Amino acid sequence: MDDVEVIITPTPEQTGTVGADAVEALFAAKPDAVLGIATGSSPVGIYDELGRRVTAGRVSLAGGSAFMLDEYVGLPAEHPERYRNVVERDFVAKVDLPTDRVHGPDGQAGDLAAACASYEAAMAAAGGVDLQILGVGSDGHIAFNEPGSSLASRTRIKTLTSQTRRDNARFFGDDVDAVPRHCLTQGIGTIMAARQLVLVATGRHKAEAVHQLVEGPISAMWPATILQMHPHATVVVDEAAASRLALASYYKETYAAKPEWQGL
Ligand SMILES: N[C@@H]1[C@@H](O)[C@H](O)[C@@H](COP(=O)(O)O)O[C@@H]1O
Repeated sequence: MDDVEVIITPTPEQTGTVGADAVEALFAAKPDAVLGIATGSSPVGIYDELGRRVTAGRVSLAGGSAFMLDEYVGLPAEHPERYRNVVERDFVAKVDLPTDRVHGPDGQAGDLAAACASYEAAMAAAGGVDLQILGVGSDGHIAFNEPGSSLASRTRIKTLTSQTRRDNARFFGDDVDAVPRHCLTQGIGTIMAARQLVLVATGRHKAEAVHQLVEGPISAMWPATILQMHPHATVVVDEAAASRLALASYYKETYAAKPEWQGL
């Protein structure tokens, strides 16, 4: 595929359909696929649609496994916003992928550096991620790789920016002080090692990040711009998130004329 493929959907809901199509195609070709899963509101439409398709018997993830992108440091095991628990609610509960085959970095480990290294080793032992689902932060971060992150980074501890902590305060009763300061996150190099990337963004607050990601210069200041270097990356956005794209009409024409054989 080489070029970042941009798919602009008329409604935010349709981003979920397109994302689910990509996951369905993967599991049809490879029933034991390794799926990379993201938290946040953006991928929820994909998980909902996958849930409907699993219930309808159209796709099964039962033979697969999953790796999470990131995790807060220090949240207690039962905390509802611990990403492992979010993934349980938003994804695992809806599909047929066994919960014991969902892996995440251990944000409660005594030795956080060792937890990051063993997470990288677990991903490698599983054969690497086949398809990574991604969201994007309003500042262009992917996973928790904040602006300034090394474009070659691997799983490590990061300090969250105040922008991200403010963005995520809505999950913590609007109390920014309740949002952890640190996280463990797959690095940008880790994410780039996945064989396929599908990034979803909806809403006007993502428009600048989407513009930079697709059309800006590759820069650590907008970490998502690294997707321009990935051989198989698809960016699925609604009209609002696409509103700052200079070449929006071209992407629409390209998608409308997309050859059937190309797939996603
Ligand atoms: N670590 C997550 C990211 O993986 C996610 O992409 C981002 C955007 O979240 P949302 O999709 O809710 O806008 O939020 C968090 O910071």
